[in-house]
Amino acid sequence: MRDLKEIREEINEIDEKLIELFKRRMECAKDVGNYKKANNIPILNQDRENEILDDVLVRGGEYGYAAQLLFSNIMELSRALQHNIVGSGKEMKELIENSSPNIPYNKNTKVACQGIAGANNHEATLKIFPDCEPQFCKSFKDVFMAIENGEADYGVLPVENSTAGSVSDVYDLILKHRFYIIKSLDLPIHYYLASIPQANLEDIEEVWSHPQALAQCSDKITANNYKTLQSANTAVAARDVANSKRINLAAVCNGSAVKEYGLKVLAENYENRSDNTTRFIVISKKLYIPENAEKISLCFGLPHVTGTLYSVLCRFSSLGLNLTKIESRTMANKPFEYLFYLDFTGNVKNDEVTKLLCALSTELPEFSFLGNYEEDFA
Ligand SMILES: C=C(O[C@@H]1C=C(C(=O)O)C=C[C@H]1O)C(=O)O
Repeated sequence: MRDLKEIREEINEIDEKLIELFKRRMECAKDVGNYKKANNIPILNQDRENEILDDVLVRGGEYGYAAQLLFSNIMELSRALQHNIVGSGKEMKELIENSSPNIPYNKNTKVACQGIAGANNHEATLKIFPDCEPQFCKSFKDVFMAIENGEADYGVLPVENSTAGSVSDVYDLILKHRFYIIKSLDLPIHYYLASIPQANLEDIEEVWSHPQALAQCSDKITANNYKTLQSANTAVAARDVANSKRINLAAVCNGSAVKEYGLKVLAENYENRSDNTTRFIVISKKLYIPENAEKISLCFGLPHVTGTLYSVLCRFSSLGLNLTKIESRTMANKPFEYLFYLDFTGNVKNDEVTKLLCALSTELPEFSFLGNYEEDFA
């Protein structure tokens, strides 16, 4: 067996050559970039890349697939360099440069949220925009429509719960409308089991609430064998239980709904997990990027090329930006074709990040930059 020190010396020698060859290849890519700029030729040439990858697979022998992975990354970097030279994604750059850092707000600002008084959405809205009179909408879709029609300046929406997971309907609407996300808030959510004042815990047979709340409280609901019924939201459940006058009925709702609809608390902290938290976002037609923005959201479709998602993720991680969320949703009318929604840590004030977004905006189908915003914790 060879001595470790000796093997490492050989590796060092090889690496020295590899880095020189890599630099030479990047210089060629630079020349190609200048040629493409002068002749107005697109950066990506998929046929040429496929040819190289096919060749590498064969030549790589037992390391063929590993060699393909290496080369697809090298070509990704080569294209990134060329995008820089050509100045791709001008619109993206202008969009970011023209965004304002301050989110305008006073008590007449129109903020839309789904539900009725006392719903979690209402609570989140008041935390983000204190003193506002929310415009209550029937559905999440109506919140998006209110922004679309200019009836509201901002919309507050739940996107994810720590126990029950993503609110998929909201992600579908984000991908459809592509408004900007300008803020997020993580709100701890605690639930009560609440009934009309005449009822007692032993009387309860049936529980009403929003499906997300029923999922977040599923442990106790299942243990008690309660029948469940889905409501439009937790506050609607509270209101309907109050109006029903039935003593065998309870709602799973928050403290504001208990007060709002004069219910009696039968049990507190009804959620499965004491750290139950829901993440809300604020959407807007106009882009605002606060100075201390720390989260970047974007979405795109994937071209039918092996490894694209992987190479996109690599590009972010090479800048030290971490992926914190990924959602894939099927495209409308295109079964088994997906749109991806992603969150990364980072701020577009970093020039390299803007360059990356500019490059991706020209390379990926259906690409949208959805925002760069602060994450608040209540
Ligand atoms: C360098 C070029 O641009 C891109 C990058 C490639 C590479 O790094 O080998 C190949 C094809 C193009 O997608 C080129 O067109 O040759």
